[in-house]
Formats: sequence, structure tokens, C-alpha cells
Amino acid sequence: MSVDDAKRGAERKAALDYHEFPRAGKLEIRPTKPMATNRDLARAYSPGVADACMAIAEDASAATRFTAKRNLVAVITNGTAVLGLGNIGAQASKPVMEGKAVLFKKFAGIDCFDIEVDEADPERLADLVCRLEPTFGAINLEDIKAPECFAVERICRSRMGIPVFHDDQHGTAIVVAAAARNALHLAGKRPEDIRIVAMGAGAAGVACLTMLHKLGVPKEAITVFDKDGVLHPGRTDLCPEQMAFAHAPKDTVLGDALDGADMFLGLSGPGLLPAAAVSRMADKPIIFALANPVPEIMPEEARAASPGAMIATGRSDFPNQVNNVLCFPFIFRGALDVEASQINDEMKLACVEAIASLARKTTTAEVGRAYEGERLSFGPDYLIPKPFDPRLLPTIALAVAKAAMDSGVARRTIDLDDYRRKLEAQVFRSSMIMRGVFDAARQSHRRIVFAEGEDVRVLHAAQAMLADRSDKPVLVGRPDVIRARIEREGLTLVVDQDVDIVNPENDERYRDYWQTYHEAMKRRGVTPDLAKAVLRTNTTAIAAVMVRLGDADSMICGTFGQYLWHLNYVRQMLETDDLSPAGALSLVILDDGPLFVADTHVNIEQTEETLAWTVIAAARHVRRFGIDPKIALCSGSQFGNLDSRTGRLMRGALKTLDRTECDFEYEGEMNTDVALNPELRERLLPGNRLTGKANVLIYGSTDAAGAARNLLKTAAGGLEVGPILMGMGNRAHIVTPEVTSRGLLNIAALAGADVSSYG
Ligand SMILES: NC(=O)C1=CN([C@@H]2O[C@H](COP(=O)(O)OP(=O)(O)OC[C@H]3O[C@@H](n4cnc5c(N)ncnc54)[C@H](OP(=O)(O)O)[C@@H]3O)[C@@H](O)[C@H]2O)C=CC1
Ligand SMILES: CC(=O)C(=O)O
Ligand SMILES: [Mg+2]
Repeated sequence: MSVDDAKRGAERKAALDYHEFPRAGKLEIRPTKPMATNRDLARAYSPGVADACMAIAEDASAATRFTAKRNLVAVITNGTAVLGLGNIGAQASKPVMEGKAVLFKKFAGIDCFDIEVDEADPERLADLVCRLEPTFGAINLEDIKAPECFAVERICRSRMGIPVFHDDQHGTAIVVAAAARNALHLAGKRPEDIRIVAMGAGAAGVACLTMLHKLGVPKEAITVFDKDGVLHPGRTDLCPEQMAFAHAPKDTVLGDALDGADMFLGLSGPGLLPAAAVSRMADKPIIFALANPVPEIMPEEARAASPGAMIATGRSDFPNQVNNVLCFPFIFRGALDVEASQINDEMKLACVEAIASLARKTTTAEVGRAYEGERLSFGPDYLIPKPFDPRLLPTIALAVAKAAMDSGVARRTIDLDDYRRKLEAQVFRSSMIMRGVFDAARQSHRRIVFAEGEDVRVLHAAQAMLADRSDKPVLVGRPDVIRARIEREGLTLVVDQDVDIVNPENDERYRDYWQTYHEAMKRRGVTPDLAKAVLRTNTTAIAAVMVRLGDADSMICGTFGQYLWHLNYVRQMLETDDLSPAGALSLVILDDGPLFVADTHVNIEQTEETLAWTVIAAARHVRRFGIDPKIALCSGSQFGNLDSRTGRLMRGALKTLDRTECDFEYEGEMNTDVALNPELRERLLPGNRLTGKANVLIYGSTDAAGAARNLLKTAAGGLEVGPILMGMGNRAHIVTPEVTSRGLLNIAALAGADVSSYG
């Protein structure tokens, strides 16, 4: 088996494992109301539920008040045009539909049921969809092939009072139109003056051409091809939507049609655009080769044929990824929030303009952080925003909601300034928070050494890192053990090629390493023999010496043993006048957003001075995630009402912080619930200096911070990133024994991000 085959096999296994473990599929349903007592039961179910039913029976619009309808979207397919895989059937399409549902939730907080229907007949399918109206706030039709998709959508739109949107048609058309608008701007051309050749007259192709026509491209300036050749007036196999673009002469061939054309739009299949035809196009042609997963022409081929070409594909590994994920979560968010009865042309055009304008605007610090190292200034390689651009949600949903209200299809009027603020706050309430860190790591060239390189979790993390980064991770461990475990785990890591190994039992650097350790420790009771023994047996010390000598930029240890034991060796080798541990910060990602807790491991009993230092370091690290820190000093005491140890400690630290002129919000001392509940805080501590919910909780001892961290992880189901060792310039991180391979991957991303300014 070739290395490529092995890698493809491993990727396939990883994708299947992702879908299968730890439980099958990508979705679950969770209740939003308590169900703990008889009283809850009586309200949620009989008899209380009858009151909600009767309120809706009297006034159907009350369903959006008393049920989850308003935020619930159906992703519906019959599996007849799944991605570029074709008609693979309803059952096989389910992973895609679950995936769309996940994107709705993660990008825009929208709940979805995925519904796969075994029904090829468009009228029967449409009838079934129409009957679902009582359940949903909106319908997203997905991967239904042309021409049936046109009829299904037409029937549903005419009969339903909620938005019906065929994503492959309109989502794609909106993103294509935004990219085309920007490309034309750069080419200095007007839509009215250009000529387009399109390959693919399916759901996506027809909708994109219709949208481009709405933007000003004359229909006569568009020539379309499908499997049977050019669309011409004599064709009898086409539906009205396709006939609208069938005006080319019958004998037109692709190469001739492309002569002098300004734009190629491919929504068909792989490799269908010959490079020779590209060289016949106008100067600086626009080439959108959007078939998934393999485009009509690969970007490098197109560029070789026409060096000035502006190129987009559907793929994330090239610039200008045109994918409807840039649109559908956000257009639905806006439509649902004003209870729009439909998604009309005004809303779609507002969406086009919002997406196009985001790419033209100067990027914000958050986007810069999220895509560190990539050129994000408007130009041929940045025609449209990136999928993880945090501006997408507030900008698009706001524009769509406004267009719905202005065009009279909104049933609810909202205050747009309030709405913008709400949307902006929502952006960071998700695990997307780690995305920026991963992208920053991908762009940097920091070498990471794992002290416990034989641990299978480390091996899995190292394998996952390779997909994203060019630098080889370094593993401390015995090569034969590492090789055997790689094989046993079915990983494809190749020692020396993909990872470097430092063998504690036999390594040419051993002498250099023990001498370095001895030199640093000789006046702290370490003899040469002891230094040799430590560097033979203690992998944490080896990793720390490597970082000290510059053989690695950052180390990760701690998959076994006690945190402070590891910290001891980190300090011995890496502590300097400028770098000193300031505390351990744990980021816990909860359903309603991220929460940071410190110090969970370093300062067992804080002093006023160490506590203030922990707070300042935490603020710096929280900003690294693009979040404004709002720090609460937590204690059993509240604004001086207890003469307890932590009460006094917090009050002292607060005074130190006040003298330090901090540029972030902090306040204390207060109880944890008061920190997290702004209304309660306003009532109990009027005039306090925090705005909104605190997002960083600082405690006076590792006992208290550790308990908060563990409760958030276990009882509240939070996902932890960390602990992040603060103060050591990102040169060392110490995980805890329960860490998973994903947790190690997260920490490796943090360690790998080139953020020397964060200590
Ligand atoms: N990047 C993105 O965001 C999106 C990409 N797509 C991609 O676009 C493609 C089409 O999707 P969709 O419109 O939903 O599918 P449809 O099945 O509705 O349409 C496919 C179209 O491509 C044409 N086609 C297929 N093979 C050839 C060929 N060898 N030569 C000429 N024409 C051909 C078909 O012709 P005929 O009608 O004669 O069979 C049909 O017109 C897929 O690869 C899909 O992944 C789709 C949506 C979004
Ligand atoms: C992106 C998408 O929806 C498709 O390829 O079908
Ligand atoms: Mg699709």
C-alpha cells in the first residue's frame, strides 16, 4: 500500500470514528426546562401543558411563545443530489443533513431536526413538507436534485406561511453573487457588460445564474452546458427554469463559447474545464470551479493557463472557498428572529451585499487572530470572507432582519441596535472559540515536544496535529515502544518522517542535556550523577532542557502524576527574571459560552500579590481568545461582609489591582452566583464595576478554583481547554491525567500559536 493510500485509509477511518464514537451520530436533543420535581412534571406535562395547548388553540401565533418552534428548522432531503455524490438515497444522506444541523447550531444557535424522506416524486415530497408547518419556524431543503427541486420549492413556498429555502440553490447563489460582485469590482467590469459560460444547469447552477441576472448580467450573455451539451431553444428535456437560459445556437461547443468570456461558473463535476479553454478567455477572467469535492479545474492549472485569473472553488484548502455555509446559518437567523413569513429577494440581496461588503472592509482584530498569517486584505485571493469570520453572524443576520422588516414580510419588529448587540455577544458562545487558536498555530513554526511521547493519547494528538501543521512534533520516549503503539493503534505516523523522537535511554544529545541540567542546578544540590540519573529517567526534565536549549519552542507534559511535580522541573529549567508561573487558567466551554477559572493548580494558597498577578495574567490570556475579560474575585465574602481569610485576601488584591491601572473589568469580592448573574449583582452590590456576566472567576486557593473547574466539567458538562500555564511565555503547559487526545490537541494548538507577547 502506498503512503498516500495509507493516509487516505487513516482519514477515512478517522471520519468514520468521528461519526461512530463515543456515540453514534452528531446530534442529540436536550431539554431547556428543569424536570426535577413533581411540580416541574405537572407543568411540563399534564396538567400544566394543557394551558399551553389551549393558548395556542385560541391563537396559533402563540406557538412561537410557548414552544421551540421559532428557533426550529427542518433540514429536509430526499437524497437525490447529495454534495457531488449524486443520488445516493435518503438514508445515506443522513450524515450530511446531521452535519448541516450542526452548522446551524454552531454558527447561529439554531436548532434543527434533520428529516430524510424516501420520496422521489416532487409533488408528494412537497405535500409532506407542507404538512410539517406546525412544527417548524422555517424549512431548509437540501440536496434535492434538479429539476424536481424547483417544483418542490415552488409548491412549498406557495402553500406555507414560513420561510422555505433551498440551500443548494439560494445559499450557493448568494455566496457566488457576493464573490462575483467583488471579483467584477476588482476587474473594473460591470455585470451588464460581461459574458458568462456556465457548466451545470442543476439546482445550484440555475439559481446562481438567476441571481447573477438579477444583479445585471443579461440572460443573452449567459451560455450554459450540461451533460447533453449546450442549452439551446430546441432542447425538449429542460424545465422552465433551465429553458430561461437556453438561447445559445445548437452547435455551440465549450471552447468556442469561452472565447473572450469574462467568467466561468462550474457547478457540475470534476475536471470538466480544459486548461486550453481557459487560455481563450478574456484578460483576468473570473473562474468559479465549484463542484465538490473536485472542482471543474484545479486552481494551479487555471492560473497556469491564465495568470491573472481570479479563482474560487468549493474547497477549504484554496483561497476563496465558495460554500453555502457562509450564508444559510445567518440568513435563517435573521429570518427567524423577525418571524419572517418567507425569505424574499430583498433578504437574499441584503445577504449578498453583507457578505460582499465584509470582504471589502478592513478586517477586525478577531478575524486577524482567527486567520493569523493569511493575507486578509481585499483582493483576488480574498474575494469573500472565511467561514469562521466572527463578523458573519452579526452582519448578515442584521441585514436580513432589516430587509425583512423593510419589505413587509416580518411578523415581528425588533430594535436593530439591540439586535446587533445580542448577535455580537452570541458569536463567542460556542466552541468556535478554539478556531482562532488553531489557525494561529497552523501559521506559526513552533516546535512542540511532548514529554510523555509513549502515551497513546499523545500519539493520537500528534497524528491529528500533522493534518494541520508543517512542523514535526517531538516525542520523548523509547522508539520501539512508540513504533509498536503506533501500529497497535492503527495510526499512520512515520517516525523520523512525521515525528522526531528523543530516546531517554540512548540519545546523542544526552551528554549535552545532563550537563545543561547540572549547570543550572549545581548550586541547588544536584551532583553530576544525579543530573545524569534525572535526564535518563525523567521525561519532563528532558523536555524542559530541550526548551531551555532551543531544541523545542514549547513543551507539554502531565498526562500522569502530580501537577506540581511537573511544575518543579519546568521552573528549574525555564523560570527567569521575566518568566515565572502566574497561575493555571482553565477555559471551560459550556452550552451558554466560555467561562475561565483560575488559579486551578499553581498557587495553592494565594497571597494578595500572587492573586493580583494571576488576575493580570488571566486578562492577557483571555484576550488571546478574542474575548474581553470581565473578572470576578470570588469568595464566600461579598463586598466586605465577612472577615474571612479569602475576604481579606480579595480586598487586598483589589487594592493592588486598583493601583496598577488595569485596562480590563474586574471586581470583587463576591459570591460566584453573584458574579454570573448581573441582575442579582445589581440588587446586592449596586454600583459594582462589572458589566454583564463575569467570564473569568478567580479564587483564593487551588482547592476552590479546582472545585469550580471540576464541577463545571462534570456536573455542567463543560468541555475543558487547559489548564493553561500562565506566566511562562507559552514555553510549557502541564495537562492533568484525565486529559483526552483532543484535550492534548487543544493545548498543543495553544502552545503552537506564536504569541510571545502573551506570558
Ligand atoms: N461550493 C458550493 O457551495 C456548492 C457546490 N455544489 C456542487 O455543484 C455540483 C452540482 O450540484 P447540484 O446543482 O446540487 O446538483 P444537480 O444534480 O442538481 O446538478 C448537476 C448539474 O451538473 C451537470 N453535470 C454533471 N456532470 C456533468 C458533465 N460531465 N458534463 C456537463 N454537465 C454535467 C448536470 O447535467 P445533467 O442535468 O445533464 O445531468 C446538472 O446540470 C455538485 O458537485 C455540488 O457538490 C452545490 C451546491 C453548493
Ligand atoms: C455545499 C453543499 O451544500 C453541497 O455541496 O451540496
Ligand atoms: Mg447541499
